[in-house]
Amino acid sequence: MDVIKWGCAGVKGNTAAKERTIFDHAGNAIKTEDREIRIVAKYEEPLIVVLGNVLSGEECDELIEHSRERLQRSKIGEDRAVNPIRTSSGVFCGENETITRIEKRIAQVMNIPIEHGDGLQVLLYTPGQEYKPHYDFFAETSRGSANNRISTLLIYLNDVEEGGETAFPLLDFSVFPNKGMAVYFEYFYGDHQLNEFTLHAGTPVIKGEKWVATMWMRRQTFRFS
Ligand SMILES: O=C(O)CCC(=O)C(=O)O
Ligand SMILES: [Fe+2]
Repeated sequence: MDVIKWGCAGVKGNTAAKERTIFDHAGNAIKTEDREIRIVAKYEEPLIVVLGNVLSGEECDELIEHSRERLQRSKIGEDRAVNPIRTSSGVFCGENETITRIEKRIAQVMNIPIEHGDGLQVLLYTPGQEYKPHYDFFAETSRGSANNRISTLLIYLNDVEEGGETAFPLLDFSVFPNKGMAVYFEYFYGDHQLNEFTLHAGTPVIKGEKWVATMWMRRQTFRFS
């Protein structure tokens, strides 16, 4: 089985040194097979990267149209329960030519085989809807932690009129939705405090709709496609 092994130790045996990251792209751009993606901003530890033009406008529109009719109230946790923590609607995308191409690009950006992913999920928030502060990884005591999540890519599919930022409250850092842009973050660190700093929220939308596509990656193969 394919296992991701990053985050085991500090570099060069120095415990104060930065842990290795999964996302090891150097410079200001990522050249994937079919698109050059700009690195717009970076927060170093935990690593949070804002990415420009991950998807074209047409790809964003296509994902929204593909999902609009099939949305269901979002659920959370390993039991997939409806919960007031998360009031958006969502759908896991099936496969078609566009989605396969997008997933291939996402795997290159996240530097992990797509089979480690939960699948591409599209979410819609209308005014008042939100995802309250949470972690994308499962607690050590939960069943889901046997093959825990290690990184997230959140792609904004539209410009939101007002509200809907992705906020990292422990870092006083927020990302504003911009069509085609994305925020990447990872939480596989041996230093648990770094993982805990990735607490994040989708703040309430105030005006307009907010559409996002999320990819969560696991430490080991998760989806067999
Ligand atoms: O909508 C957002 O900005 C955050 C979404 C999120 O945290 C998630 O889907 O795990
Ligand atoms: Fe999240």
